[in-house]
Amino acid sequence: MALMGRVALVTGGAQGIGRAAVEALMRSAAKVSVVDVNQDCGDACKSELDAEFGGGSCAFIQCDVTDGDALRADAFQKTADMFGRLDIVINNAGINNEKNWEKTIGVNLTSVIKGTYLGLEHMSREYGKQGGTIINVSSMAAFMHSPHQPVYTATKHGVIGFTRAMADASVLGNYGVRINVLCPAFVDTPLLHSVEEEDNMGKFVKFKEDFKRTMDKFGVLQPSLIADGMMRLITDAALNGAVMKITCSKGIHFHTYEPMSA
Ligand SMILES: NC(=O)c1ccc[n+]([C@@H]2O[C@H](COP(=O)([O-])OP(=O)(O)OC[C@H]3O[C@@H](n4cnc5c(N)ncnc54)[C@H](O)[C@@H]3O)[C@@H](O)[C@H]2O)c1
Ligand SMILES: CCCCC[C@H](O)CC\C=C/C=C/C=C/[C@@H](O)[C@@H](O)CCCC(=O)O
Repeated sequence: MALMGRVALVTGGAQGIGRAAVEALMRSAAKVSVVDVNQDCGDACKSELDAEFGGGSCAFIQCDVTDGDALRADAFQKTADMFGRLDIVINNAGINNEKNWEKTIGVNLTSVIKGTYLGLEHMSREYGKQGGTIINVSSMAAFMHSPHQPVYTATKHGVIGFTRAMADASVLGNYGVRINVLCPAFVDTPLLHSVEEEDNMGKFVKFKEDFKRTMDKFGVLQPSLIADGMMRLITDAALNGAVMKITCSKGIHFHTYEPMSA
């Protein structure tokens, strides 16, 4: 489905999974705002995308998603001002840092919550807007309870709980915004190499061989497959509150929950 005239904002869009999502969106003719803390990587990403797709279809906005004021004014408001609307938000920026675990909560969970609320301000009918869709990026770590990354795992559980609750709120409140969550297994991106580093893993770095054995067991996905999953969440109007998993063994599939009994 072509997304001609639609506008997307992707946090952590300069490399890895976010970058693959940006490219998939641009191939579908969407305009994209790449929001990332890394200035050099963002500048390089913008030059490459302009060369491939022509200028004017993407913008790079340098922004740390943990800075709430910058996220509101520099990322969301500037995107809406620049492109005239906002239809798709992908809260993807994430880090793996068990040493500075409070930062991990800030980037992986608090910023996803802020990004969702800002997305609603720009897209929800409750603010007089036209509707849209939000994807929050979690991880299979939320299902596998990775012993190498307890706080990372906790944030990814949180992203699923928050997203499912907000998806229900969107229905109850008639927001006109579909809100879904994506849980990839291991993906070949720079983040994956951070498991070698004490600076990232803290005391859990001593488990790095066990982490690598788990990776070998489950395999490593390519970012383009994760972007395919995101495009499905964006284009399938039936999906709200869905928990999409992407693994080597099962590909793109959905988690199912038992219905609540009284
Ligand atoms: N790579 C994996 O195996 C894997 C698996 C499951 C889920 N994920 C999740 O996917 C998402 C993307 O991960 P990735 O593997 O592409 O990582 P990555 O490190 O390759 O890319 C992350 C991007 O986010 C940016 N970023 C980091 N902190 C930021 C901040 N404070 N503000 C703005 N931008 C910031 C980085 O500069 C980078 O460009 C993360 O939420 C991650 O937890 C990754
Ligand atoms: C350094 C940080 C990199 C991030 C790491 C990921 O976020 C963590 C991914 C963790 C576990 C992945 C497990 C994958 C398992 C599957 O291949 C599969 O066998 C599980 C099947 C369960 C299901 O799909 O229902």
